[in-house]
Amino acid sequence: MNDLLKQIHEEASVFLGKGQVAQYIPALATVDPMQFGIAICDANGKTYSYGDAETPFSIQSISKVFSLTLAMHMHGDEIWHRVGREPSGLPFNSLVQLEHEQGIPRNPFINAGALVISDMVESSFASPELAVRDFVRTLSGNSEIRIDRKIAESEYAHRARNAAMAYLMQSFENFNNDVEKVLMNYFSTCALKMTCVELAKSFSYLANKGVNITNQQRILTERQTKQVNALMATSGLYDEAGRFAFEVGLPGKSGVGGGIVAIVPGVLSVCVWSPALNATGNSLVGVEAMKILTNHIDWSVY
Ligand SMILES: NC(=O)CC[C@H](N)C(=O)O
Repeated sequence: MNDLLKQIHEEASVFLGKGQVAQYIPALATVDPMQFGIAICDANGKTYSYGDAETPFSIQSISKVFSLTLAMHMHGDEIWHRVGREPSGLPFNSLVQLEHEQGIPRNPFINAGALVISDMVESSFASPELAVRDFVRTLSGNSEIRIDRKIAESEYAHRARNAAMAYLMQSFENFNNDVEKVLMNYFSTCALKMTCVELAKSFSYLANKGVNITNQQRILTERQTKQVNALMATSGLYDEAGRFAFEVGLPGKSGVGGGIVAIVPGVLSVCVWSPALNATGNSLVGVEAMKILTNHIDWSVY
């Protein structure tokens, strides 16, 4: 496995220097784009890694999977009255569908959907951002994981688009809590900093029928696990989800910090990170590395 990761790293490194680090969050715009790490957590909980796999980075939208998991715990199938399960085919921060569809976002992974999920998490916990932080601490086994306040505040200061979505949903009565409070908590969970190794470990429950491989804790039921993986496969990479399914063939979730996590059910969870993004806001090197990985080994859910 170590040789395989080294080979993938070498092959995908030719794409380093292409793409652009996220500019719309000023605190992310200064990250060194040449970093690149990869980590795998296998079915026995053993981890393998190569490159910058122990460098913490801003997980951004990867956090939407953790928030969704917590909301599924607390609210069960009720969630699906307030958010859909269809791919949007549009950029993650698009507003256009939201008015047409009466304030019901297409899925939990576009920003509007994640904001509704954050609103649900807000209703369930006294300190929602700490609930998500503590959840990833348990999942990864690292009690030092923290929120980068500078990044969260930088995003809050530039919140106009996300605020517009949240207020629009409030106007359709699909928002229960104070919008500004939910926005701050949403940005704080996006600003969690984790490494590739920690993310590969944290996602092991999605590769293991809902049970965290490291501590054998049940996180989701088998049915819910299947549902989260299906949503990741159809919507995890926004308007690149179709191409990712076609070329990689795994459920995946990306973030504008440059991380991508993917699941091979029953086999492993993998995380790649390289900060420069392609035009759809997904890690350019990360997508290439996932393609190389699945070309080397015939892993696909299709
Ligand atoms: N795709 C992403 O990672 C987007 C998350 C980012 N926090 C935002 O709301 O814009």
